[in-house]
Amino acid sequence: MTTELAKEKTKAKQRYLKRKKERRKHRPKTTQDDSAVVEDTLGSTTKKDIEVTLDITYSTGRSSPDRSVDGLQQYASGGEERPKKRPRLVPSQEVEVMMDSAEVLPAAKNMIIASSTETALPVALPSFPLPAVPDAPSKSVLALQGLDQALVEADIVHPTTSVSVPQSENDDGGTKLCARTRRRLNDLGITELFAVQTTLLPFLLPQEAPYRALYTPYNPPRDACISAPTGSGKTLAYVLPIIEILSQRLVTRLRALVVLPTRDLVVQVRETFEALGKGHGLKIGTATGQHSFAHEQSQLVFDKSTDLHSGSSKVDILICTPGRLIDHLNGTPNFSLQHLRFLVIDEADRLLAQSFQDWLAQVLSATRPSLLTGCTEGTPANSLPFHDAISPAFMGGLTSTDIPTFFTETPRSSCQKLLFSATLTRDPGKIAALNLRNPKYFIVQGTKDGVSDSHVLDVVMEKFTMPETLTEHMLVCEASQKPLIFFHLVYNHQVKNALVFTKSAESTTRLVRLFDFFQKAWSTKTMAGLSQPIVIRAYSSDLPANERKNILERFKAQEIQVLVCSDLISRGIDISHVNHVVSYDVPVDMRKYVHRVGRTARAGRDGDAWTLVEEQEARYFKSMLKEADHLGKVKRVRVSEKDVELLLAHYETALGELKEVYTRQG
Ligand SMILES: Nc1ncnc2c1ncn2[C@@H]1O[C@H](COP(=O)(O)OP(=O)(O)OP(=O)(O)O)[C@@H](O)[C@H]1O
Repeated sequence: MTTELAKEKTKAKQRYLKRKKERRKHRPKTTQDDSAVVEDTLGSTTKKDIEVTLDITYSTGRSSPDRSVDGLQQYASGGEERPKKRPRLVPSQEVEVMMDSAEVLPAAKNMIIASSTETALPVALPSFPLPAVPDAPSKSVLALQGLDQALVEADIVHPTTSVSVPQSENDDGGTKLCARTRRRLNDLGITELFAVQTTLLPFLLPQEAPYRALYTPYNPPRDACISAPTGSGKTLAYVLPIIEILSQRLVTRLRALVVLPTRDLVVQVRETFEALGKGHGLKIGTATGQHSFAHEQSQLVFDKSTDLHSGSSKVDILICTPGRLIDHLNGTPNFSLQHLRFLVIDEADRLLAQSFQDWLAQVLSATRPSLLTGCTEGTPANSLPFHDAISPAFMGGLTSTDIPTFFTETPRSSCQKLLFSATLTRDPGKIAALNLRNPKYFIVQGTKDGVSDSHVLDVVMEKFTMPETLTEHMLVCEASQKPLIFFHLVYNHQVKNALVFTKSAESTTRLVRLFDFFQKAWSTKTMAGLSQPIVIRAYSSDLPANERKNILERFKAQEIQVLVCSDLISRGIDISHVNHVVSYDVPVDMRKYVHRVGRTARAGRDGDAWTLVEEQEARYFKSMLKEADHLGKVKRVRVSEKDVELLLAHYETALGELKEVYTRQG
């Protein structure tokens, strides 16, 4: 049995060797690119042949050089470093593992035919066009995305725009002002209107009568937001139209409300109203908290004892701070905003940032008819005293047939909201709180030469315009040298009639003291070049209101030459003789910088702004200016040791004295 088995094995082996020999005889010469040869030889293909053939097929089509015959030969010959990782089995090897020659041949043949057909196809597939990359939108298009349409459609007015104020009775010269107002302007030495006034007057004073009316409940006027540089005449731009429209009134009612952030500004705006409104018979009131509440109440309303639905007012125009306004809204009987024709919010960005008692929401709701207290449904009209005096817009809340409501259309408040600032916010979120009615934007600013869409960008990026007559400087120095540099400005650069801004009331007081000691030290030694000592005073929140008022008046009268203050008066204050503004401490942001430097170079006059920058602040300050596209406008002034040589000895004496005072105070 075993012998037979052994014989069988031997025979099989011989058969195998014979077949192998024959195969070798017929083996095709392997070429790398001819798939036809591959097909011809299939009749006698063995698994090894399949391996070679598949390798050839893949190498012509898809495989990496490593997998091709060439690649393998290269590794073998040491021509190329063998890969560290064992290469994955190539298809031919997989076939070899799986197949026994007799059974796999047809399947292998199919695969090879498929592979060879693939290689016969054009090597490159038809190429599809790549998705086209659209042109990048311009900066201005990007900046405008998501913006309020009213802001995009803003009227951009060049700062040099102006119109003269004619004296003739019949020709208003496009100013829309009556002859009396024009005469008054001329009396005050105003012969032409500035850009913001030229633009705003025709908007607020249209020729058509209905739009000049005191009540326009069925066609209420559009609101307006105005951004114009410091000192460009924004106050007059709202004072003039208010006087023009209100001067036609027969009965005194509170028809114009001007809200300002500080008492000093209230006083200043009142003076402008009084100067322009002379002869029109309009009554002007203020509410700032400077006087007692009872006194203010007596100045504002006639009658506090009877509840009058129409309110009662002794003034046509009220100028106030937001805090005191809310006090009167909540605590003064018959103080009503129902007749308001104008609501002016000056220094709007500052006031909008102020959330004191949610003052804005309270004021706005007091101007809306829904607030007619006591006029609930079913209230008999004849029980309402003086109901004929109720504002037309507010009569909608009454159901009585005695009161004519001639249209079914809901009457709306005739109050026109006007927002002003040199740094008006472009933030739609903040503006939305005002619930503006179809607002119109006016922006006074120059455009950069050759950049047609620069104004759009500047508006959106809040790049504020400075007065063209302003010259700006910065002096970088060590913190300990700042007082000395300041004295150098005063004595060597004639920085007088100057407002000096510090970061706090404490720093204000210290600088004034040091300056006084310095002058004393100097006068006791040599008074070279100093005929009269310079009068310097501090103006800060530490002082009582009366003293502050007194100091400001003395500064206006030029009895004080240098006024050192905190940012308390950095906004709005208009003092024509201020030739210099010194930022003794760097302003914290661009808005503050704009308002500080804007205290000079007003109404077309020249002015200089100086910023003392401590070395460690220089980077921040410059990047702030750069972001506002303003760095190029601020010249760097260098101060050498020689420049301050004469001042040094007195400065050191003054420092010693100041130190002594503070040590004594403990
Ligand atoms: N048309 C004009 N002609 C001459 N002077 C004018 C004219 N209009 C305004 N002024 C004067 O210009 C100065 C600055 O005006 P105003 O205080 O209204 O500026 P502003 O734009 O409100 O500045 P700020 O943003 O700093 O409050 C005032 O002294 C004012 O009397």
